[in-house]
Amino acid sequence: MKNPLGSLLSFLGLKKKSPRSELPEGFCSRFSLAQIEAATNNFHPLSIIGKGAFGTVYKGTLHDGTIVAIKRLMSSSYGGRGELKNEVRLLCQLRHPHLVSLIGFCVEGPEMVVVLEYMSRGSLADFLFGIGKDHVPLSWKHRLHICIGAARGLHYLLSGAKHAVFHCDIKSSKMLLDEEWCCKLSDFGLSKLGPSTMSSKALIRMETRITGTYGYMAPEYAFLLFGRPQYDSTLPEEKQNLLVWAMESLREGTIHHAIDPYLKGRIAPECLNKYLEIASRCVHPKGNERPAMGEVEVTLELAMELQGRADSEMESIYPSGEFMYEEASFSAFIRNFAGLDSLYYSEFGSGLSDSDSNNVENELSS
Ligand SMILES: Nc1ncnc2c1ncn2[C@@H]1O[C@H](COP(=O)(O)OP(=O)(O)OP(=O)(O)O)[C@@H](O)[C@H]1O
Repeated sequence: MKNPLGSLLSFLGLKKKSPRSELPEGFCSRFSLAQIEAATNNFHPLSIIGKGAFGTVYKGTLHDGTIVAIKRLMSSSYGGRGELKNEVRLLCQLRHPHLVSLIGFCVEGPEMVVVLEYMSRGSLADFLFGIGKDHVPLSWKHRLHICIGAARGLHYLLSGAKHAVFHCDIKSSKMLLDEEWCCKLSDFGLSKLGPSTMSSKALIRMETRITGTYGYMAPEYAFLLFGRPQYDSTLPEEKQNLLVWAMESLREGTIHHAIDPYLKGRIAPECLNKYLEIASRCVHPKGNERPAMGEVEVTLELAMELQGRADSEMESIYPSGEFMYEEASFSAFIRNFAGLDSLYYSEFGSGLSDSDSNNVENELSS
């Protein structure tokens, strides 16, 4: 039986580490290779549920019947070993309903394996781009529910844990869905810890600078509404970059043509206004003009409430449930916002000026 205090001390770097204590036993289970092989039927190809750059993911069943996802590092992946260890070290300290839970790990000889909570509906990317076996178009409410879950997970990472955690690789393939369509963030191999206290403005600037992502997961919000990837080279040039095209369509009042056809007539105008308002603020070219993650979360929840209220009103008029919403006329805020020079949005840089970057450096070193 491991001593949890010893594990905690060595994990925090306060105790000399032996090679075996490189990973934080005591915070999660350490499995033997035999247990992992038994769980995956010897890594049977039929147990494979996905593949990433660093290895293969299997569906497995532990001896107590728990169904889990088992991520096995490819033996040739040296960089992946560091990432998987980073993921274990970070995930074992984080617990939240919108983060995929770490169950344990196995390090034996060349084998390195991470055991994670199983997310039965796979990734959001699988769904949006029709990769999943049982692909069905997602309803607007499901999509909003997913956005809210992702926003809650990110909000927790940035301000709910002792140190801010910068995921650094947020995209739809890292957003996994459980049976109830609850969205949980996964894959913390590239994540970085920030200082323990940071203002929300500094967090926004830091997130942008460290991750290089443009407006948190704004492209993912756009995916959900438009049902297409951020870049699509098969489309005419003016439509290839989703954010540029969306801003242009908003400015010209033609956004309804850009929305995923499956969603046409199903989004209440007041809900769409709220959603576009927050999504467009998230992609503001200046990092310090973007909303804090808490505000994103609350605004998406409000959008969901507006949709719910509008649906109830419509259902009282059309009990059969067969109704279509009129096209939204957009609020002055959105029209003005989209009126910004859309060329801004073709520059997917950090959005930080030199003085912004210096401020962030100062904040981190203080
Ligand atoms: N916990 C899980 N539950 C269910 N399926 C999972 C789980 N983790 C990963 N998967 C599946 O395995 C696939 C590969 O996951 P993985 O994290 O290895 O790579 P990725 O995020 O798709 O890509 P990369 O790591 O190369 O950027 C995912 O897209 C998903 O379909």
